[in-house]
Amino acid sequence: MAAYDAIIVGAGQAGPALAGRLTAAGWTVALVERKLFGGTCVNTGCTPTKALVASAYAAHLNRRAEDFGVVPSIAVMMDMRRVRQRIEAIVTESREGVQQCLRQMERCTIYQGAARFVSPSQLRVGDELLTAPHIFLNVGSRPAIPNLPGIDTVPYLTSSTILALDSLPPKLAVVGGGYAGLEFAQIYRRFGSEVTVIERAARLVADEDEDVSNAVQGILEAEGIEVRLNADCISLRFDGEDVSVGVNSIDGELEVPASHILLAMGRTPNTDDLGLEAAGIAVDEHGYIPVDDQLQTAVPGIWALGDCNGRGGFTHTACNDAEVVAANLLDNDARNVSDRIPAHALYIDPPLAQVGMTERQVRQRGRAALIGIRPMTKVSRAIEKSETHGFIKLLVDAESKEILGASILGTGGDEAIHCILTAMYSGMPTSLLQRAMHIHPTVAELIPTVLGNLKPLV
Ligand SMILES: Cc1cc2nc3c(=O)[nH]c(=O)nc-3n(C[C@H](O)[C@H](O)[C@H](O)COP(=O)(O)OP(=O)(O)OC[C@H]3O[C@@H](n4cnc5c(N)ncnc54)[C@H](O)[C@@H]3O)c2cc1C
Ligand SMILES: NC(=O)c1ccc[n+]([C@@H]2O[C@H](COP(=O)([O-])OP(=O)(O)OC[C@H]3O[C@@H](n4cnc5c(N)ncnc54)[C@H](O)[C@@H]3O)[C@@H](O)[C@H]2O)c1
Repeated sequence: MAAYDAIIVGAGQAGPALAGRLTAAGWTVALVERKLFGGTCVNTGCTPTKALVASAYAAHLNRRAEDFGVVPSIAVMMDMRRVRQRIEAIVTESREGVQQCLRQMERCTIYQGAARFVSPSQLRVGDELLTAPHIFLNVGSRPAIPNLPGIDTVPYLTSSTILALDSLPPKLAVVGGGYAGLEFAQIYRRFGSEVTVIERAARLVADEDEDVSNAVQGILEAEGIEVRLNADCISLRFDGEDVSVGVNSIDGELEVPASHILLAMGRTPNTDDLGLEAAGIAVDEHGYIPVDDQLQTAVPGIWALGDCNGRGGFTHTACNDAEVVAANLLDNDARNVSDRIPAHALYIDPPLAQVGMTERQVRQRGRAALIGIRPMTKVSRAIEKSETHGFIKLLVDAESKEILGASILGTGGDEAIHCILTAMYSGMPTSLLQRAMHIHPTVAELIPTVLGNLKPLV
């Protein structure tokens, strides 16, 4: 049996960073990865999808060339093999970077294989038995595949398998109007596919505010994407040639025909084949591993980080998990997960960035608040770029004047929102943020202007 100070299961977004901190502090670490270094983000998540978003943007801008006084010599055509080669090159470089960094890490031993608990302090990887007093689970998640009628006979794509396509689906049905569904819907529409989004909720990205969902829908529909809301996918059908999605909608049951179906219906944590019962860990009803505010499970000596703990679902939350664990174990710094301010971005174009509370959450809180909204049609940077969809929305506590939350749907919104996030972390009064001189012309320069025009939230 091989003994270490720590075992880390999963080389996704939290595991490698934590291995770096632990080994630098003198710990011996066994890092176990069963598939690809870098996990979802690098191989099938953020990196390839944002590279695809860039290809889709290039196609979109080319089609709009005349808006900018550029006369295109030929109509836009996609070379899907070249698109795929580009994302593969970017992904490979990133994955190899993670792998090289881990292999060169002193005191870190890498095991390639699937880890499974045999006791609370022991894991089996192939023929090897590993033991450590500290075990960190960073096993991530995979696309959720619901047990729908037809699922076993109909060819369907997931956010992972769609990346292997090197031809264009003529007609793509996307089931799920969440993050993955909407990013792929716009990417493939811009590549030239006909796209229908099927969403069971009454609006797209339903956790966002209603005005945000409506604006997102408007942007996608303006590009020719068909959006079906209140539409529950209840079955899939394949007759040997055509595929279709069976939908239960407010108009009754109907079929949405397609050449390809993408299922983007959420994620399932990779906790079912870890042998958690041998460690004495019970998962919640969705398969997530319950953790406390410092990411310890109910079993002493075992932590869970990243997607598998149900406390995040993003790369930045997984990376932050690693920081929280390292701070508590190594730095005598009692950091908590609940200290962080929620933040995320949806990478449609223009992007949607959200930090802190939404307007709906501020209303639910019941304390007096102020709101400021500015459409991107009144942001000079957006006008100059002819990209004026969306708006900036800020929410401020009426009494303390602390910023409660913000949404920016618009060009550059994913970057500009960080002024607000930094101000929130530093507890900066809005009066100081208003006095800070911002650079012209940027989206961020309008943040002081919005703060100067706040109205009571009624
Ligand atoms: C299409 C898509 C786009 C996304 N875009 C973004 C984005 O733009 N921004 C963002 O912040 N987030 C994005 N995400 C989410 C982000 O990718 C994940 O939140 C992040 O990768 C989670 O990291 P993790 O370390 O928890 O898990 P993962 O990255 O999934 O890593 C887990 C690792 O554990 C390994 N593993 C699992 N079980 C075992 C076992 N038993 N033994 C050994 N190894 C095991 C897996 O092989 C994997 O390598 C996206 C996700 C998807 C699907
Ligand atoms: N930009 C980003 O950061 C980014 C991008 C993609 C994915 N992700 C991560 O990956 C996760 C998974 O993304 P996702 O889009 O698969 O999940 P999601 O939870 O964001 O969205 C799933 C959607 O599918 C809908 N749905 C579920 N069952 C349905 C049915 N039977 N019929 C119709 N609609 C149905 C849900 O109502 C929901 O709107 C995200 O939650 C996020 O954590 C992040």
